[in-house]
Amino acid sequence: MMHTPPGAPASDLFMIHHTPHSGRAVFAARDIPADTLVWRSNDLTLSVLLREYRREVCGECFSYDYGRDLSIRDQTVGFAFCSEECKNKWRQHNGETGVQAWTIVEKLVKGRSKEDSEMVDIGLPRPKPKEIRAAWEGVAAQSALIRVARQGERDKYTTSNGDAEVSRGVAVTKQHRKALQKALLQPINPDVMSFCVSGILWKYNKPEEWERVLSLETDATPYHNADDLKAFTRSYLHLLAILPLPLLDLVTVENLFIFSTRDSHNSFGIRSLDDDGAEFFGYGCWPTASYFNHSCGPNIEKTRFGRAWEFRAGRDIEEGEELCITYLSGEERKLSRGKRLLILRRNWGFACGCGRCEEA
Ligand SMILES: C[S@@+](CC[C@H](N)C(=O)[O-])C[C@H]1O[C@@H](n2cnc3c(N)ncnc32)[C@H](O)[C@@H]1O
Repeated sequence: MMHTPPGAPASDLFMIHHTPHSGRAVFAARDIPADTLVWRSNDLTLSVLLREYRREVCGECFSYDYGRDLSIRDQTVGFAFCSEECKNKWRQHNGETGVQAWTIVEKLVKGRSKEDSEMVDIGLPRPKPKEIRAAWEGVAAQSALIRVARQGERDKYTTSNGDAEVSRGVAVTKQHRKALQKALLQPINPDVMSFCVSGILWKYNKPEEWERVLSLETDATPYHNADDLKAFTRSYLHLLAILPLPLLDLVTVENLFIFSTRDSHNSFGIRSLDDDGAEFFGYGCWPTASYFNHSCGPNIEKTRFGRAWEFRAGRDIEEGEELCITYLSGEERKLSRGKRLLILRRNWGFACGCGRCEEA
């Protein structure tokens, strides 16, 4: 039996083992009758609610009313809510510093053209580790200058010639301020920026839970294409330039990269509930939900209830059987084996060896 990783789900109904070809997996520890609630994940960490859905989907519980605008809008943070209760819960989750962070980000994003947020994904190649390293190294010098400019805000005074400020022994000059201004002029991808903000705030608000995300399967090439990678390096500089000072130490290349490497093969889509998931609102990472492997003929049905996922036995399951969900959307499940394999390879990076694929 393997040592249970931090954040892995634990229950009398199942155990987690290593498998030869599909990493860790969940296995029934006893017979499980159909419809049994096997697990509930209520541990959302990183998440993105796409900007185009921000007026229609509740920022807290993700409820949606067929495209109608929600009644409670909080313009300063750029989210809408289905009730005062959700609005208050959202503020509680994010904390005072979090609310400040979303307010500053919203102010920056609001003034930009829609064009800035568009990203075309037409199957361009994923950047390799060497290209990823080079991209992050390419912004290292500018980020160091911005950091000094921001440090100057902590404890600044103007020198006698009125040109430089000194903080903690570091001189803040025009060069530092220019680097910061230059970053702010760069195009913004609001969804990538939101993803990074959600990760930074989650780490800030719940440092004790960091291990849960670190323990997830990792993807060394998490960026969809070169534009996606660029959106991340730019967001890094933007966030360094604007986020509240208490968050700055968390705005690091290492943290941003870890968010992407763990999001990549673990996040779940946040979709509409009443129409077979036709609308894609965004995505999020629930660590305890990320231990279920995929099957094209799953024995576990997953359903979202607000911010939580429930996992129920879709049929009678025997002790020792692997508990699998499907990573495919409603329409994708009906596709041929070849097309399913292609989607799973492209989006999840694995060659599916599930029973349904093997039998075909
Ligand atoms: C959400 S994680 C599932 C848990 C994962 N096995 C682990 O060790 O953390 C998704 C990853 O599990 C592996 N996986 C899931 N289902 C699989 C399958 N049917 N065939 C092969 N690999 C699979 C892939 O590496 C995939 O990227």
